Amino acid sequence: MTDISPLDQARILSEALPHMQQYDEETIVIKYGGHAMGDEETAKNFARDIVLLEQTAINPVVVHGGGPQIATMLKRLGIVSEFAAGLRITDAATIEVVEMVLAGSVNKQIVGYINDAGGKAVGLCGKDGNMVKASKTTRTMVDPDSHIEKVVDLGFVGDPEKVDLTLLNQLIGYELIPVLAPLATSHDGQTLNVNGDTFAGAIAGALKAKRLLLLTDVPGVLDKSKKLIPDLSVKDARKLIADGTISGGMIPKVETCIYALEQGVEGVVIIDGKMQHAVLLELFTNQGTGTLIHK
Ligand SMILES: Nc1ncnc2c1ncn2[C@@H]1O[C@H](COP(=O)(O)OP(=O)(O)O)[C@@H](O)[C@H]1O
Ligand SMILES: CC(=O)N[C@@H](CCC(=O)OP(=O)(O)O)C(=O)O
Repeated sequence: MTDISPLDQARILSEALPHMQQYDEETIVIKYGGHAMGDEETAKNFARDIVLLEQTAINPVVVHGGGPQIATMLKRLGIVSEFAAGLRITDAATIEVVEMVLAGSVNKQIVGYINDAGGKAVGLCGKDGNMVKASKTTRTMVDPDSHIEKVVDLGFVGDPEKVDLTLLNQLIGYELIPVLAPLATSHDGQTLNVNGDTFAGAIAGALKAKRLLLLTDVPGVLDKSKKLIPDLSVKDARKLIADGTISGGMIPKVETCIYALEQGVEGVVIIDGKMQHAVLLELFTNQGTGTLIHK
């Protein structure tokens, strides 16, 4: 900011006013992907952005991932893990590590940065207050060799089924910033690993959030020639999943956007979280940066 004149600084703030008014008292869910966490400076800027939202009478709810951080810990422990349709196949040993990393180190680091920036963040996961109940996930996949469809059992992986907002609404009411790790409880009390995007969609849908921002490490949804698609209809998104243009971790992200729109979330975007102040750029300027998914 130092090379900007005080008058320009005032103009920038003034131009943000209509955007701030648009989101006044609204809830915005921000999914902070493991790949978006990047270096310390970016993470601290992300935390400042979240505190700024809270300060301008917006209710931010942060849902985080941590896929790369889980991978590092699993590797250190010599546990091999595989993915199907962008989801980690999670056995009994893996779920212990997933919970330790997501609800432990990753969650508390984000809480720490937000609190250092002057916010009051509270770190929880979907198990707290019975917030998210999930059922075990299976996915139907086509075997690449035989081309026959088969059902893949993903182990301790869940799809959210029911969100209880009691605890979240209490926190939001007290101007606390919820920071949520994507873990849920099954109906028989088991801990389930939920994809961070899917979890964020369930929370945004239940809260009827005004916006859902998915922060990742790519500029948005890319086409076959790796060019950014600035806006994408649900119909075209489904086609891109079917023809393989959208693959891996981008599948749950786009599916989440579709689900959130169906649940009444007004705007859903996938943006590059490694860009400094990605959240402020997206919400408080006219410069949309990533992929906007719409009906
Ligand atoms: N069409 C696509 N456009 C952009 N990214 C894609 C696409 N298809 C697959 N991907 C992959 O999806 C990744 C983002 O998902 P993921 O790794 O789960 O991120 P995060 O940790 O942020 O949730 C990208 O880094 C990219 O490798
Ligand atoms: C079931 C499943 O795949 N869970 C994810 C949870 C973390 C996550 O989603 O992290 P990102 O947002 O950084 O990708 C996993 O185990 O990696």
